[in-house]
Amino acid sequence: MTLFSPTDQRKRTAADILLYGCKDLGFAPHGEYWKQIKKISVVELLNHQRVQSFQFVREEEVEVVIDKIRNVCLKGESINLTETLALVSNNIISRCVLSQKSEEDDDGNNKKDIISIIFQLQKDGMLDMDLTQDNIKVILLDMFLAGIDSSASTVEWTMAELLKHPTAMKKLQEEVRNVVGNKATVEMEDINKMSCLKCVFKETLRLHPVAPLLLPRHTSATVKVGGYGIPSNTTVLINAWAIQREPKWWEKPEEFIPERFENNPINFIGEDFQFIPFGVGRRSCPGLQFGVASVEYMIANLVYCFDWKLADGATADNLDMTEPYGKAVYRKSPLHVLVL
Ligand code: HEM
Repeated sequence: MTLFSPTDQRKRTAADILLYGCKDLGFAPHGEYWKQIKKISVVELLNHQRVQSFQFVREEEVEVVIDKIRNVCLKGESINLTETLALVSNNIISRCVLSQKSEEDDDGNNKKDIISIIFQLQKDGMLDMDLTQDNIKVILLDMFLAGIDSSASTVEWTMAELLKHPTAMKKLQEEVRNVVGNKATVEMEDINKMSCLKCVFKETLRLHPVAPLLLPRHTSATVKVGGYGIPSNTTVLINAWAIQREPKWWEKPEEFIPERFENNPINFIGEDFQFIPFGVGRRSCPGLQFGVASVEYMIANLVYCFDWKLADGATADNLDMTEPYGKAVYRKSPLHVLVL
């Protein structure tokens, strides 16, 4: 099976218009161009070091949102958490991609945004191919399209599950507050000491993978999968949502039980096929480290700084957890909350 190659004109018209002739990672046909832009994204733009270098953006944006929530809370009003999280995620990605000045901070760390990094790599002859303006635009566009809603929606589902499961919320808050001590906000190095946070994050991704059918694949030859013959030239969708709720692999699969990941080596890096919220194989998410860093940091700060309550008459028992049908799993109803 190879990557999806949108050779059928009917399938690619919208993507052609929106994505500069299918030049982005998601729609570019498998081949040398696709390999090169995937390599640039994974190795140069979203590698571990880069993700760390953007931590100050996460810190500043999370601080702004915490202040905003605190002010609303002082007025005794409820907060539309859906909107608030979309905004903070948008600000983080936008600043990392194209609005951070190229400068060094006091520790000598380079604070370059992703667009400056691309231009620098191109100027220094570090890329195996010359990128046109359209190539650059579409690489950046992918980060907005794939990076903003995925992170915001995962934090929102996490908060909804925690509000629905007060015992899990209490356990997580105790862990986070114990690790952080008396500091004003959570620091990045605190996060690695939070095993309960990691279990809650994984359990949310298991129940609410943002891309339930992943990206489409395309067979380049006839193959047999699970006893079924799939002809060559077939578009194949992988139902990650169903796999992650399959009773053969998951006990009580419909229930939110973060403890199932305690002392459990199953991870989301694409090696455990029963748990693939970031996809699997060559097409898997290049923004995994970026997404994990942002989502864990946001959740830790939200539960550290406030005690939460559902607003507008919603309770743990009647909170609407409907997932509307679509290519991405967002909540049907916005999440309205109060902070205490
Ligand atoms: C919690 C956060 C995130 C989740 C759960 C997530 C999940 C996914 C999934 C499931 C796919 C499809 C993988 C496949 O079909 O095998 C994907 C693709 C992609 N993601 Fe993410 N993602 C997240 C955050 C991000 C971020 C922050 C960025 C960029 C800054 C990003 C950039 C991309 C891109 C460019 C693709 C297309 C890759 C390709 O076609 O080769 N993602 N993501």
